[in-house]
Amino acid sequence: MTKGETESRYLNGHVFHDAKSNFTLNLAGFELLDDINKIKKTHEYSVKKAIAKVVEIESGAIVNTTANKEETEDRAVDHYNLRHPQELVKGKSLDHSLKQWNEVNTFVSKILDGTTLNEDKQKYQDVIFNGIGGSFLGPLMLVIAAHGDNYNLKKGDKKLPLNLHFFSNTDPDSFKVLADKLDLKTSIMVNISKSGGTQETKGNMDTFNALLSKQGIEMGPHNIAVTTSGSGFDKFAKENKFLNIIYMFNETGGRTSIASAVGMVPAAFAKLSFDEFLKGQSYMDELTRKDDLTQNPALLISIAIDILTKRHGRKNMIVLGYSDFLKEFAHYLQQLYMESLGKEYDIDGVPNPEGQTVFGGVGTGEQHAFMQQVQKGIPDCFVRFIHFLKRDHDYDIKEAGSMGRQLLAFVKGTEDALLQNGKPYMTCTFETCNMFNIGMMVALEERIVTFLGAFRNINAYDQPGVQDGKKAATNMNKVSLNIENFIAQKGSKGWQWKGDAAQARKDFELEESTPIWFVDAVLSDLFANVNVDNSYAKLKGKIQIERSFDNSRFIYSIQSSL
Ligand SMILES: O=P(O)(O)OC[C@H]1O[C@](O)(CO)[C@@H](O)[C@@H]1O
Repeated sequence: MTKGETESRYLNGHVFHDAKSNFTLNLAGFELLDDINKIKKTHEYSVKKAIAKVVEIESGAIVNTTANKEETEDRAVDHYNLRHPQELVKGKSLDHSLKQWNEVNTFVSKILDGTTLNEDKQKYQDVIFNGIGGSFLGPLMLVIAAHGDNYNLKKGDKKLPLNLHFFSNTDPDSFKVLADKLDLKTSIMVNISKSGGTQETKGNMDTFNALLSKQGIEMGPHNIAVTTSGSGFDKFAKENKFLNIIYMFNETGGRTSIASAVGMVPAAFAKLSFDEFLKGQSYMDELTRKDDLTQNPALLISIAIDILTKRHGRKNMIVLGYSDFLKEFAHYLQQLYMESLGKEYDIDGVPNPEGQTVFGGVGTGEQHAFMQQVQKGIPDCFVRFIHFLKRDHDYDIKEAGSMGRQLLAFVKGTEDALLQNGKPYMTCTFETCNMFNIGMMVALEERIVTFLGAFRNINAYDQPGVQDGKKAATNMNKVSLNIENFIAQKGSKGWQWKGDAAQARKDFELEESTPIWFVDAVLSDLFANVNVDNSYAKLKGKIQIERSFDNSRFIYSIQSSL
C-alpha cells in the first residue's frame, strides 16, 4: 500500500467520528474497505442478519441455543437489556441497573465509611474479590482502568478506604502470600459466581472460611455473595448469614456480566462511577444499532475482521491499548472473543470450527515483545490500536516535546511501520480514560462479537468447551481422592508397593477407563508434595515414596512408615 493510497483513504471515508462522544475509528490502514458500495452489496445479507440478531437479543428471545441439544443452554441473553433506555424485557433496563447500582453503592459505602463494622465493632480494612473468568476479568479490568495497576493507591496518591485484592486462580502458594497480608478479622471476601458451582471459586472461598474458622471467626460477617437467586451458593450464603447476597440474572452470561452485580460490587468498593460506565455502554449500544454500516462502528470493524480472516487468512487479532490504564483490556477481550466465537458447530449443528484468537497488551511495552514478528514475520494477524485523545498530566521530554507526545509518536509510528510492512491495522480513539468511555469501549467489543457470531452463524453465548475441561477436572479430582484413600486404607504397617502408573491403576482398583496420565500425575504429585501441609492429609508422615525414570516411564515405590 502506498503512502498516497493511504492518504486518500484517510481523507475519503475511512474515518468514522462521533462528535458527541469524540470517538473516532480510523480504518485507513486497511485497504479492504476501499469500495464501500461493493462491500455494502457483498455484506448486505450479513449486515441484515447481524442487525436482526441484535433486535432478537434485545427483545428477550432465546438466542443462546443450537441444534446440539446436549450442549445448548436454551436461554435469552440480556447484557444489552441491562443498559437499554427502554424496558424491552420486564425488569431490565438502564434505569433498573442504575437502581441496583444505587442499592449496591449504599450498602458498600457503609462498609467503606465505617457505618457497617465487623462483629467486634472494628472497621473493615481489606476486601478480596474471588471469582474466575467473567467473574474476575471485567472487575479487574475496570479497577485498573480507573486507578491503574497500583490500584490500592487512587489517582493522586490517595488511598482507597479498603485495600482491594483479587484472587482468581486456585493456587495455594499465591493464596498464602495473600493470606499472610490479611488480618482476617477485618477482611471480607466477595465471592462472585453466577453458577455458584465453579470449583476454583468455591475452593478459594472454602479455604478462606477454613482460615476464619481456625481463628474462631464466624464466616457470615466476612463474606458477600454475588450469584443467581436459587443457586446452591445462594442457599449456602443464606444459611451462613453472609453480609449480603447480591443477585444477577440467569440470562446474564459470565463473559458479558460486567454491567451486572458482577461489575457493580467491585466498582463500589473501588469507588468507581459505575453509573457512567453503564451510560457509556448504553450510548455505544445506540451507535451500533444502526443498520447503515458506514454509521455503525461495530459493523465496520466486524466486516473488516470478516474480510481479513476469510479472504486474507489474517486470523489473529492483536489489541494494543496505548495507556497503562488499559493493562487488562486485551486479557478481558480474550475471554469475550474466544469463549464466544471459538465453536465446533454452527447454530444448525453443522461441524464448522470457528474462532477468533486475541492477544495483546499495552503499547508501547508490547512493541518490545511481539511486534517484531507482527511487523516482519508470518502474516497471520491484524492489529487494533486503542488510545485516548486527552491526558490529565504530562512531563517534559526533550526528544518528543513531552511524555504524552512520546506515547502518541509511538502509536502513529507503529501504524506507519505497519503500513510500510503491508500489515493491516485499525485504530479506535476515545476522548479520555473515564468510566463513560470504558463503557463505550466494552460495549463496542460486545457488539462486534454479536455481529461476528451472526456472520458466522454460531451461538456466541454458550461455552461447551469450557464445560469439557470442568468435567475432566472433576474426574481427575476423583482419581486423586481414590488413590489417597486406597493407600490410606491399605497402607498399614510394612505395606510396600512398586510399579508404574498402569500397574497402579490395576492394583489401586481404579476404573479401567481412568486415563493413565491422570494416575501418573497423581503419583508424581504425591511424590513431590506428600509432606506439604494439607496436601495429602491422610498420608503426610505416613508413607515414603520414591520415583525413578526407567524405560521411558516413571516407576514409583511406596512404603508405609506407620
Ligand atoms: O461465574 P461462574 O459461574 O463462577 O463462572 C465463571 C466463568 O466460567 C465460565 O463459565 C467458563 O469459563 C465463564 O463463562 C464464566 O465467566
